[in-house]
Amino acid sequence: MKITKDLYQSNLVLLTDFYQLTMAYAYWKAGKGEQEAVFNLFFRKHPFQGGFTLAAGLDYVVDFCKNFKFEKADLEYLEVMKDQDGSPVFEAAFLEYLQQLEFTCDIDAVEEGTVAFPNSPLVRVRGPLIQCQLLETPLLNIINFQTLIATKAARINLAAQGEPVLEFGLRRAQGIDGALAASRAAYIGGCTSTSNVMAGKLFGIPVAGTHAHSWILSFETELEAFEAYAEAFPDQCVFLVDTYDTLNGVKNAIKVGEILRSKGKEMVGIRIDSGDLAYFSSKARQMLDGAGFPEAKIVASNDLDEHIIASLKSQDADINVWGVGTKLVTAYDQPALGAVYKLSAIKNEEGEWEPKVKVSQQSLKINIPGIHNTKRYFSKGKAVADMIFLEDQPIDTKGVVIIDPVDATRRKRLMPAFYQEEVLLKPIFDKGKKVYKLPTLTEIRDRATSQLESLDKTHKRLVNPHLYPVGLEENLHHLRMELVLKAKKFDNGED
Ligand SMILES: Nc1ncnc2c1ncn2[C@@H]1O[C@H](COP(=O)(O)OP(=O)(O)OP(=O)(O)O)[C@@H](O)[C@H]1O
Ligand SMILES: O=P(O)(O)OC[C@H]1O[C@H](OP(=O)(O)OP(=O)(O)O)[C@H](O)[C@@H]1O
Ligand SMILES: O=C(O)c1cccnc1
Ligand SMILES: [Mg+2]
Repeated sequence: MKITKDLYQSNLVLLTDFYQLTMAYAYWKAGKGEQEAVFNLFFRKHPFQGGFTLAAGLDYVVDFCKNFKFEKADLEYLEVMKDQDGSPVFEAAFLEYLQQLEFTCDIDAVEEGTVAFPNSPLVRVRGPLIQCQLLETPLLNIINFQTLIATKAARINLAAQGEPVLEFGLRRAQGIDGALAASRAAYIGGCTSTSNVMAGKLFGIPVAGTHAHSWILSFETELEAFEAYAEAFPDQCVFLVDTYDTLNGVKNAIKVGEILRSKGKEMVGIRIDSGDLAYFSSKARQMLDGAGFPEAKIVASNDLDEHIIASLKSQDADINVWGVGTKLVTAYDQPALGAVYKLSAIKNEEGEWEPKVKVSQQSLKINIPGIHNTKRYFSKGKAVADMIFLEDQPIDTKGVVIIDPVDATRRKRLMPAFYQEEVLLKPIFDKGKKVYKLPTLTEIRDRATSQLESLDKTHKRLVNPHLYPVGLEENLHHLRMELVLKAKKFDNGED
């Protein structure tokens, strides 16, 4: 088995929950397999109690869909699946149907590196029910994780205020793909490099690093260890100074820095990986400056996250480069995004689209019906509000009212003529054919940077951010209310 990105470029059609396959079978039996439906993938709440989310993972989704095909080995596995009384789960004619199944959906999606908000679709799938259903689990798996990590990385990079953040997470990540996908998403979110060499090879992310305590411990003295490292890497020396006594380690780094200088080389800097990082970085800075090494960088690491980085900044820590592992790649304080995938419309026998809502006790959980999209309004390059609208309804360009999907008393009037606008869902597949040119990872990362710049800083605060306005266009709000009331009446037996 290949454990690389090749994995996504090969056939992963069975990477789904069993119930998607049993539903597919039951749709087929009921003659509903080809009935057209629309599903939306969206999240309900920003992760990390933040005020924004950074979309990521679409590249993997495209690979997945391009390779959506039941092959012989997949069908052989399904063929021998037995239920509790020993009879086959799937009848042969259904497996034949799967064998000839071609991917024919329309997919529209928010581009990677786009700032996203709750309830707006990140991905919209339109196509035969069976195909839409089979895509639910893999799409959620891919988008949930990469979006979560890209968002975490963006928060960490915001806290670092433009200073380089090196991603060091491989050893603590959730398995092999957890590490690879996290390195990719972390780079989208603004990290400068990864320590994960395979992520470098697969995705073209710059690879960087320093050295470990083991290097120091393998020598008699720290000084010898630094000297030997400088021999091997005269142009790339970042000395880890905290193995024995941090400030003495800085003295040794300076000694080797002087040796290097006598050979026409410059040490890059030092790394501190324990203790009070504010105290030691300031002391180290004074020592390095005093010894004539004002350009030497101070790298800090040790269980860092956006909150500790912000705290160190507020303490005027003299840190120039941030090494962040565990808390970034595991999204330590919130291990899942919780995005969902819900049916919002289905075509009836007359060929008309019927919008659908799933009614919930919590208004937060009532989905948005119909075939909808999101428009972002900008003023002087700053995003001012998002409007979720029905694609087949005209929008009054003179003035629109957007209504909060959770609290209908929260409304905002907008005059579209005063703003620039961008429709967020972009066509990715048209009836199974890819119509989207995939951007490079660097382009995605640049998009993330400019998207974050378009967002007011009040929405980017790490704690208690200001809520960015996202509302339903009036027609969509009324449709939703109507459907909810109808469904509730029916439930109450008052039909
Ligand atoms: N000045 C500071 N302000 C806020 N947090 C800090 C500061 N200095 C270090 N930290 C953080 O405090 C935590 C310290 O972790 P811990 O208690 O394990 O100490 P340590 O220095 O790693 O100990 P050890 O020497 O055993 O490795 C880390 O998450 C580190 O990033
Ligand atoms: O702290 P993180 O954000 O995960 O960053 C990666 C950590 O991995 C390395 O050492 P490791 O933690 O393996 O050992 P150590 O703590 O004993 O140095 C490195 O020195 C960092 O401390
Ligand atoms: O290169 C480093 O300094 C590094 C790499 C992985 C984990 N911790 C540190
Ligand atoms: Mg550690």
